[in-house]
Amino acid sequence: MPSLSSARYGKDNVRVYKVSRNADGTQSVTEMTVTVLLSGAITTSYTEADNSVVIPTDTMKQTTYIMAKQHPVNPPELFASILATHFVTDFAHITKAYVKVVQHRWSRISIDGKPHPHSFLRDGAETRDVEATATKKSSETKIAADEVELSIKSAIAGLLVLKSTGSAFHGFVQDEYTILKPTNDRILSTSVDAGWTWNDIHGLAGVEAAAERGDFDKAFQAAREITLKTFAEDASASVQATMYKMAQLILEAVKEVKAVEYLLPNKHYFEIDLSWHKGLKNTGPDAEVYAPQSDPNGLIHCVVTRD
Ligand SMILES: O=c1[nH]c(=O)c2[nH]c(=O)[nH]c2[nH]1
Repeated sequence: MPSLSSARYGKDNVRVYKVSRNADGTQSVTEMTVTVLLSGAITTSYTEADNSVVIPTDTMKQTTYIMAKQHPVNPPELFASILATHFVTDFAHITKAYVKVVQHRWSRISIDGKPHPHSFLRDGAETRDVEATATKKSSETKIAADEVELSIKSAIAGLLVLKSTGSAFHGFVQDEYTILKPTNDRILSTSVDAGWTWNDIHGLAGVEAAAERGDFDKAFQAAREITLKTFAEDASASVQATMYKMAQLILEAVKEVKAVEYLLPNKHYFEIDLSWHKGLKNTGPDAEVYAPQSDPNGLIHCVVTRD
């Protein structure tokens, strides 16, 4: 007999924009894309066509809009926790709610050196991401918001960086399939995905307190600054070695997180031999014109945790 071994469902790509009209006449904006996935006592909706346990995914979208209207959307860790907690507290049969918030950049435009009160630009594809999972221990019960276990992961995604020197790669395994030449000087480029997992938080009140202290925003700034500074300043021996340094520094700087994860594509730039044209020198120390590669790319991953 086959059986349903895992099931969750929800709404993906819910796009939400919220403006806040500040007392000083300026406006601030937040744009995000939200995912909601629910699990719990929903098996019969799959196995017996029983829709009595199905909260429509349309309702999840409407709930997202209403929560965005009634609650702060910043920091995204708080909004994701509010939304996830709602689903496990309002519905007895929902035991786990996963909410992902992807916050898109809208940076204030400066005109003649002055920040404009209500105009913004998309200065990069980088996003600030949060995944919040709200869990209650037993199913089929209604519980209060302060009984919900919240696990939160924050991240920077799609931060595209390049350094034109200061990166080497040598000493690697050589076998009969190896053509790659060791190098002391190469281009290093990657699109940074960096995530940090917070210590588990018991109840929404804990998330609210952390938000109030500015913990989430401070961690994001620290992770971004550490990533950029280490990328720029490290005499890189490899993507692996550089990303490990970044992760260690974030763990040192942000005491409330228990793990840091990096996923870095190695975006290759190939030298081009142009000697066929009048003996032009364009390799090794003479390399100036390169061919950026869109694929394939290296893909390097690590998770670093505290002892
Ligand atoms: O930093 C690197 N790590 C690798 O594992 C690797 N493999 C490769 O071909 N180039 C690189 N660069």
